[in-house]
Amino acid sequence: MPSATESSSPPKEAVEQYRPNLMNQSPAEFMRPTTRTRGTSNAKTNGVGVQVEDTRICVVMVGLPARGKSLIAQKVVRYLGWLSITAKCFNVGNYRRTATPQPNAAFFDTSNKEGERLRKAAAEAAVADMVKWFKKPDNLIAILDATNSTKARRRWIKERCDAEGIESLFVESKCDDEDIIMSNILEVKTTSPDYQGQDPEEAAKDFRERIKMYERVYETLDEDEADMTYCKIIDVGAQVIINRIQDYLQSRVVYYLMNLHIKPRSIWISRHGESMYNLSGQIGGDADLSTRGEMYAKALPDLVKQSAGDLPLTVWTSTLKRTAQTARYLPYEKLSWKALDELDSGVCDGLTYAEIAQNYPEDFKARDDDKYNYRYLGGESYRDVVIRLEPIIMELERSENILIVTHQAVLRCIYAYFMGSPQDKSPWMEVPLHTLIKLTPRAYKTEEERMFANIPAVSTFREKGSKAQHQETEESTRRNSPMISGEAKA
Ligand SMILES: O=P(O)(O)OC[C@H]1O[C@@](CO)(OP(=O)(O)O)[C@@H](O)[C@@H]1O
Repeated sequence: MPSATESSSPPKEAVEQYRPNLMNQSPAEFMRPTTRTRGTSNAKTNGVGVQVEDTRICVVMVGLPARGKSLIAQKVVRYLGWLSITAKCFNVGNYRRTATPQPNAAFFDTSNKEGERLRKAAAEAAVADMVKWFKKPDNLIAILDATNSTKARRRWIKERCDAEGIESLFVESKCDDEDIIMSNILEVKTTSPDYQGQDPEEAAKDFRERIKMYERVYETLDEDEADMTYCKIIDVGAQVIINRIQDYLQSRVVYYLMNLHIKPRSIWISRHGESMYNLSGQIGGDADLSTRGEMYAKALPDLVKQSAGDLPLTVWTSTLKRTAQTARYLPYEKLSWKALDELDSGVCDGLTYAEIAQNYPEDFKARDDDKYNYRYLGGESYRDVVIRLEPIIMELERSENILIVTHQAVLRCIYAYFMGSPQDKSPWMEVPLHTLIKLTPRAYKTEEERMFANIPAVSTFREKGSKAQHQETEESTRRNSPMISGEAKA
């Protein structure tokens, strides 16, 4: 990569050897694996190296209430969506709530015949909708989120799936850790629609009663169900038992599940401080921080402390100077990852957006038309960045509190993973410089909080159709622009 002072316009002949016919190229062709030269698309994958033909899987959650099932289910859906695998969660509780919005614990007593009837009806409605959803060829993985706590219920689901040619994968979260159960109860009583508007203490009491009702009939997955495909996660991953995993997509889901934990934690993300390239409007490169970027680096330890207190943190940076310089005053262990380097802009590295528009007008337009799939000549697309970030996401899931100092495009991809942002929107998300973002995964959504260092910086955001990045400072940008799927908080 060129340094901050070099001019990096490549000779025209060098460019031509990379140039595909962008106007005639279908999105599928943009989706080929991360080779840096021209190649053919692999029709057998969905563009992220995942073989998806002929496989439809129903992931059936199993577990007592407050064992993190909904959190796991939401995470699996978001992870798969991020990898361009269409997945959907069918939450049986949502079906049950249409007839019984806020039942008390007695409703879940198995000797309550009416309760039993309504709960079975809700499960049937969810499964029927799921079967209908699978009729669309692109729909590959459904998550059936419910306690599915008896062998009889699970057998019924398996038979329903078998009859439709859908594979079933049972995922049990079995956990006796009181702290984790308590923190889930706390979360449910404040966020579950079952207890909305109710006194939190009464809600917690009732929820505990409800758990007892389930405990009376609960049956863990065991050798009686040896013919079933399952993954049993005991004590948030301390032990994992897997049985009869049959194909690639199942093993991919199970590998992700094996890396998950449901302990409460947060992830902090920040772009590096303003760089010399940011000031001149050049993209890519490996420039040093500007004076204001250096001020942000100095302010970051306090900003982090205000948000994370004394929590132990590990800091991850890219291998580029601007992230290491930004992190250098942080008093935590640091790791640098090549996979966190900024999107490679290939032959456009070191140019301004206006220069790209002038020198490579076709490419400039193609990128605006489909920014997620567009791959820079000799460089990368957002889709490519997602693929190389997958090991980072896996490691992030295994870890506890992490602070990532990275780049605009990479941060957008990581943010999209946690927030489930759609692919056509995430590359256009505004991520101001000198802003720390805290993400906290919860059972029903990821919470977002933004903290501003109040150190001015240029805006590197470029709107679709425009040939230059914003002229105003980040200060005014951030006041006017919440991120696409979360409310910005000052
Ligand atoms: O995909 P777009 O919107 O061009 O954003 C990515 C660009 O952001 C920049 C800044 O303009 O990242 P960075 O934060 O690393 O400085 C460029 O280096 C990079 O090419």
